[in-house]
Amino acid sequence: MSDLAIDVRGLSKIYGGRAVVDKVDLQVRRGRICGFLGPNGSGKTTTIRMLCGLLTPDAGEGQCLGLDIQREAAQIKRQVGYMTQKFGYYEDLSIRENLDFVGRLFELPERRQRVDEALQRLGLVERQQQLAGSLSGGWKQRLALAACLLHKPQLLLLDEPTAGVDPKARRDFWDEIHRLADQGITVLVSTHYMDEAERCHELVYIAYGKVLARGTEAQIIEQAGLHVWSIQGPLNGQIDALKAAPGVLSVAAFGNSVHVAGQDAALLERALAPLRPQPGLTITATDANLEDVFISLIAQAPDNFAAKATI
Ligand SMILES: Nc1ncnc2c1ncn2[C@@H]1O[C@H](COP(=O)(O)OP(=O)(O)OP(=O)(O)O)[C@@H](O)[C@H]1O
Repeated sequence: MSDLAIDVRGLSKIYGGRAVVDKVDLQVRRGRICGFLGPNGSGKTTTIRMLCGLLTPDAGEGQCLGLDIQREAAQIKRQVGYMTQKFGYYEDLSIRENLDFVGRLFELPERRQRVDEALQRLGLVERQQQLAGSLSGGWKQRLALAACLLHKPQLLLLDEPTAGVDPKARRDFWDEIHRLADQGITVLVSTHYMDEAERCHELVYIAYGKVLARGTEAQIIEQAGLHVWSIQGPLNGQIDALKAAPGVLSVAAFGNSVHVAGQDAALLERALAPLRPQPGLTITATDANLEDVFISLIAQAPDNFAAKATI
């Protein structure tokens, strides 16, 4: 059996003549947590839906859990756990009834026992009779995770599972994800949160349908080759000029400071030169973080909106 839970090459999907997923290669080893990042509309959901057998790729080949993504989509669907971006359970059924319904869909043996285990695992026992529609975001998310674990999948595909969930619930969720990975379950999880990206073993960054970076957090930061300056003090009205300056790839506020990043040290210096003599400003070199890198990558990526697909 392959060491890779996900192993696909050249995965593509075309809508309206435009490649919204464009020759994506993705490999994730079993038991790893891979963060899937990228701006809105970059193709994360479409990729995930092709991986779990819900959408047929227009091009590409490979396997999920050793099953062929083109020919064995039906088996893949039964073996992966897919958590959709939008809450997809019946609001007028209780937590237990929803889980029981999912158990029936999967034709699970010992359904009652599986539901009991899932309730226990996700801390839902006390709320099992509560209607799903009356749950807060964090509890809905737990129900959704419990439901996609019910059939004991070896691969979890989680699409922005923590969107709109409070920090404590997000932390609990990530603790659970790590417990699952420790048991050998592979997780591909899309997120817009940088703190969640830092909790992943490896990351893939996609924009306009193309993978722009992959690796561990440290590798991605190193590959980007960014120089970053941190500016503290009043920058009244000068942010736009900085953003427009040649060589500046990213300008982003972090607490009381503003990070200015670029790959060309000389051009960056030229952009910062007018600020250096200004009183009240402190400008210091700093290390790049993931957000600096991602904003810089998107600044350099060509928009595919007008482009017609060439597959
Ligand atoms: N069924 C469809 N028909 C036409 N275009 C689609 C369809 N589904 C997705 N798209 C387009 O494909 C692109 C990628 O969408 P997708 O939902 O995969 O992005 P995403 O990275 O998941 O975005 P977000 O972070 O906002 O969830 C978008 O431009 C979207 O409008």
